[in-house]
Amino acid sequence: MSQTTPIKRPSVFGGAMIIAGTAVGAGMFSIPIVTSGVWFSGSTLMLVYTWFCMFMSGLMLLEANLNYPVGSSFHTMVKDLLGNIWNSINGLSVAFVLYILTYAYISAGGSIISHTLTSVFSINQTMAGLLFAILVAFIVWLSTKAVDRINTILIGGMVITFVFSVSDMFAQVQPEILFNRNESNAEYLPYALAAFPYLLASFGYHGNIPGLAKYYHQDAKSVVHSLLIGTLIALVIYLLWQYVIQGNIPRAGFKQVIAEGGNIGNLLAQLDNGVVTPLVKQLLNAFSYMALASSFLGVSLGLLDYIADFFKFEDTPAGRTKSALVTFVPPTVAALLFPDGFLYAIGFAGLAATIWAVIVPAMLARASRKKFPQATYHAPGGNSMVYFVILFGLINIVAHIASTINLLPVYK
Ligand SMILES: N[C@@H](Cc1ccccc1)C(=O)O
Repeated sequence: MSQTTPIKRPSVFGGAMIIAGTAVGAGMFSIPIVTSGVWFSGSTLMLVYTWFCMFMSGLMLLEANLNYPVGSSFHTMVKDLLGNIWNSINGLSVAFVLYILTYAYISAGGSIISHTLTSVFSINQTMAGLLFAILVAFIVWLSTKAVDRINTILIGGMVITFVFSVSDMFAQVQPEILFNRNESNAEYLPYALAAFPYLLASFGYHGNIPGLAKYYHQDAKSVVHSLLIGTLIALVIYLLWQYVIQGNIPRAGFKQVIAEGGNIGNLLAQLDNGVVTPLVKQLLNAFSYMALASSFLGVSLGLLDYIADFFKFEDTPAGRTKSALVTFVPPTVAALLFPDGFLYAIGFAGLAATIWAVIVPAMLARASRKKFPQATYHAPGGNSMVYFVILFGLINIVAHIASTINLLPVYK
């Protein structure tokens, strides 16, 4: 290549879309439900705190990644910097998150399909989930390119349906509902802690960082900007979502959503009670399908690649069929047996993601500063930030364990 032609780097926007597309998914639908206890104002602060820590942990992962050959995976970095034990813990937590999210997407897909179709003909949630899983499995089995193309279309559709539905609901937000003015002596703070792991799961995207570093030819500045913009897009979407949902559905209404299982269909059903127009309802439905499908495609493709690599299945139609079976059969069977575990699944995804998307990146940054003192890129905040991020991870782990063993109050 001649010296005068600089390498052409893709625009920062493309990378930001990849990050936002992965982050915004099933987790988003759990947010208004799991924060119905702390409600709007408290959850706004919690979302900003979670966004900040998840952005910082992404930068720490990037810092470590830039010291390795282009495209080096988690596996390479963790093994080299933290050793075999951490590498196994990390690998298990990645596989666990991908599997449990695949289950959550099938459960949630079944829930919205049966919710939309009830007026036409009745189909139970389990059957609907099965159909959804088969369709997605087929696309993932076809090729990475097929997933890429369909995802681009889905993200475009998400933007359009979100803008139209939210702008309509925006005007209808009622301050009495949003600030829960009609309930006197309401308690919020005791319910805060339990919601953290769901927010953490909603800001998970970290598996994309090695790919993004490769996409930008290891140019730290472009990756940092696309992480900043991508995670900020997710933050803004979640804040708007909270604003329109918790400003239209009264806090007490969430007791019913939770009693019905807390799945997406139950949440959307609350909006049927005359708060939004039929058109907006359809747009929101369409948005939900697309958000779910795009994350489902991305996550299950990640799982399929992971399985293929782990079992050394080949990239041929027969090999991909084997990988697809190992990828989709266990979560589909789980979704058939337990169709309503959506919320649990997101909570556990948050717990496991704390390991590889929060604690491990912080530890990697610390170890890589010792091993590569001449590195050119450093995540901001020095070692204090490393401990700040680890503390965030520990808070999430404690929150999840305490709520699983019923030590925390539950709003229901
Ligand atoms: N953020 C994704 C879940 C996810 C977590 C961790 C990594 C990748 C994806 C969602 O809300 O659906």
